[in-house]
Amino acid sequence: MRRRTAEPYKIKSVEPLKMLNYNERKEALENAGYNTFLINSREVYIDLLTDSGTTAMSDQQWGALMVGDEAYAGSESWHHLEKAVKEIYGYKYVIPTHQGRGAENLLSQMKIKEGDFVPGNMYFTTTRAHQELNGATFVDIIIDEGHDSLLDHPFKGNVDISKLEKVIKEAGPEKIPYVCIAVTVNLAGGQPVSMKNLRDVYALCSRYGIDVMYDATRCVENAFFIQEREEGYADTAIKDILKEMFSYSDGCTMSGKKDCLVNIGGFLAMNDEELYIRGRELVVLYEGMPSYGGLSGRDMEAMALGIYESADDNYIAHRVHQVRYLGEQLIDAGIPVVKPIGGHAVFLDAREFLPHLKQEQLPAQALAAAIYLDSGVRSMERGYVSAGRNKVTGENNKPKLELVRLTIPRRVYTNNHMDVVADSIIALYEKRDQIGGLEMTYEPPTLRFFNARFKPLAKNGELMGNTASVTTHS
Ligand SMILES: Cc1ncc(COP(=O)(O)O)c(C=O)c1O
Ligand SMILES: N[C@@H](Cc1ccc(O)cc1)C(=O)O
Repeated sequence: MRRRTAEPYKIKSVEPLKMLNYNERKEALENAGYNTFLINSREVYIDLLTDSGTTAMSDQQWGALMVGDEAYAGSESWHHLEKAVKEIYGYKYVIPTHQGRGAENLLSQMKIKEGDFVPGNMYFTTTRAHQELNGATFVDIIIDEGHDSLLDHPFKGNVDISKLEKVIKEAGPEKIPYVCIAVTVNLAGGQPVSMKNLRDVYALCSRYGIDVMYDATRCVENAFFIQEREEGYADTAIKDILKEMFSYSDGCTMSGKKDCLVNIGGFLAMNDEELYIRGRELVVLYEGMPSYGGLSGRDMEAMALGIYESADDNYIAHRVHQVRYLGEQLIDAGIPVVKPIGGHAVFLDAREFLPHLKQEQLPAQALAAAIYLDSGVRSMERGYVSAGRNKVTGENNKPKLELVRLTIPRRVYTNNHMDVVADSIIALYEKRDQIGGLEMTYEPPTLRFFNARFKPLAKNGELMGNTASVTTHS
């Protein structure tokens, strides 16, 4: 018999959850223009919108807030953070930022020139937006399998080395300021990159004198998959895997709100002293002194500890297993999800879930809205709406993947919560033909998914055909 494992922590403080009834949820959804980003937190029962900044901190981290050094310059807490980054990730230089996109802004401004190309293993919204803002074109170099939601592959985030070499040859290495490698790949479903692939990318880029910069946001989850799936790493500690992963890069941007286990924070790190000196100049303009970068001393103190805590083998095994616990229940019920289950979220394939809707009828947006209506569980659209428009033609991008993301915050929910989520989605799947499409009524010019508003396409203005059959805690 397989022995079960439990959360590697016990609960010291609790936050009561609110539960609205069906009519209250319907009203909240209408007020939010059918966009789950616009629903108030007090109207949400289980919040799976994002794993970003939603982590539960440990008692050690809460304790550390009290010793945060709030000095404007030379804060002791900054030295703790710098030490943690150097020790766990191995870079020589660190610049703190208020969150990941602060680091993306600095990196893009420093390295990109108008007309450049930035190859990456699938785009991420904020990362690509900063690259484009500085005049670059993003080029997708992920393996084809990364775009196939149903295909099982252990490292779906891998770079297709021949695609990368082709871009380098066609554009010329001088037009490529750096290659951006996300570990793991958020929009592909939290899919990892293998150590071998990281090594190969670095070797190829070194031959052409091109820097490799990681988007290290979920690097510990990536390390876990290497330990679990890649030959030769089963007995290697997560800490050692991380060190090796980072040795195949020249620097990284980090959103500390994920794998650094904090509610706010980020950094830019690198090995090149010249880039560091320029970064230190630029950070003053956008974030603050290089010894706080938009963070309070207590934020940096908590992030330093979070970096150590996250590199613990038991912590990360439980984290990924909890995501899988939810995903496997859905798979067993025949629900179409991205496979294999990734590190931070379960992604529903909205096109397969709602085959009666065309992509222009926004199946993922509609499904996210329907899930909220059914159970108060908040998820996020990752498809047509998120992909935005082509910056040259103005046409809507039509991503292959039309997904709803159920993102699991770190150390926040128990597996009972996962059961409630699974029940809601299984119930919805049984009456999926009643879920209608949506149309956009307000489209913001940048990163439209955050603030867009929608309305049901059905003449009666309802999202679900037969609302009487709603099942959960109405
Ligand atoms: C893969 C990835 N990169 C970058 C970012 C940007 O980080 P932040 O939200 O901290 O600005 C995020 C989340 O937003 C992310 O998931
Ligand atoms: N990075 C966070 C927050 C975020 C969400 C969507 C975005 O497009 C940008 C940022 C996440 O993936 O959840």
